[in-house]
Amino acid sequence: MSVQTLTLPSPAKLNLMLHILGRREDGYHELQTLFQFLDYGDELTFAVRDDGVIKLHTDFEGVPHDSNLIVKAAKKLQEHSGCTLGIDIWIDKILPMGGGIGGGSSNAATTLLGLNHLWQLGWDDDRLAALGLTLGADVPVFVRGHAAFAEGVGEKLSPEYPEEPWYVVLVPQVSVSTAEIFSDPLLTRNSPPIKVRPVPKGNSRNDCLPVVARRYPEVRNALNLLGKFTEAKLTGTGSCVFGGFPSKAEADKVSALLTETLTGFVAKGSNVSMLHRKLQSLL
Ligand SMILES: C[C@](O)(CO)[C@H](O)COP(=O)(O)OP(=O)(O)OC[C@H]1O[C@@H](n2ccc(N)nc2=O)[C@H](O)[C@@H]1O
Ligand SMILES: Nc1ncnc2c1ncn2[C@@H]1O[C@H](COP(=O)(O)OP(=O)(O)OP(=O)(O)O)[C@@H](O)[C@H]1O
Repeated sequence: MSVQTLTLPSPAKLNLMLHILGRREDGYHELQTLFQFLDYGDELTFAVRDDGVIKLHTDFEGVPHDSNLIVKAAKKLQEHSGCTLGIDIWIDKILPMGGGIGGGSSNAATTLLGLNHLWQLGWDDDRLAALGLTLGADVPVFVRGHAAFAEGVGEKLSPEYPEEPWYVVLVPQVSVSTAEIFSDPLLTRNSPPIKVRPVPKGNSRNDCLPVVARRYPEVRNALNLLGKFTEAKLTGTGSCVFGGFPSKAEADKVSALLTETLTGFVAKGSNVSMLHRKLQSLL
């Protein structure tokens, strides 16, 4: 008998560095970025239905059902595969939206991989990643599930093996619009391309940081506070700010001090996504 229900993790990501090399004719930006996953994220539960209906049962504030990336991913996969089955979906959402830790993209990728499994489509990662890219620039890395150096608009991926520290992640209570940051005239768009791998030390900056810090005092504050303990960085276009520590004990200590006034969490960096570890265990 085939499996009819499945619960899968949907991890967050960090951009350990992010350089903007230029702007394309279509307005999208050429980037170089290093992605790593966190062992921290949402959890999605799927149950197959035989009437072809796709239904997300969890409400999202401010996101209509059909605009949710989970529903969009499921519909696209159904359409492109010609599958006649449907799906009921529930999510335990803990990742902040607009935090630069990729929650929406990760949810879309977990949906693609979960449904590929439950609907027994047999699609390979290349095909799922290509479909994922039509949903968002960050979806492919979540589909592939390995820490990666990304180029292009984020879709050209090569596996990387950065250290896996414990991170303190601060979540300033502001939602940063990615489109807004990328259209800021003050954004630096001329970083020289890095041509050697792994990324040489001294390249950990995020070119979005000056623009985000200028616009959002809450992000500035988080960077200043975490910066007293370690190098404090911005992930994606923010708002989340993070810093690495060699042990959980040290990360917990700093987190306890900072989360008296700020929201945040501690999580381990991981080069293999917890989604893929779970899927492996099912085989
Ligand atoms: C900055 C990153 O977070 C790095 O991980 C991502 O590249 C952003 O990925 P995302 O949130 O999935 O972004 P998308 O939904 O594809 O794009 C949102 C908006 O950001 C701008 N955008 C995004 C990616 C990119 N390489 N150049 C851009 O200029 C575009 O205006 C786009 O309309
Ligand atoms: N399942 C979903 N989870 C989160 N956001 C979603 C989802 N579906 C649609 N969205 C929309 O996408 C927007 C961006 O959400 P997301 O959590 O991916 O941002 P982010 O963490 O800044 O991502 P990124 O790092 O990829 O820019 C949200 O503000 C919301 O309107």
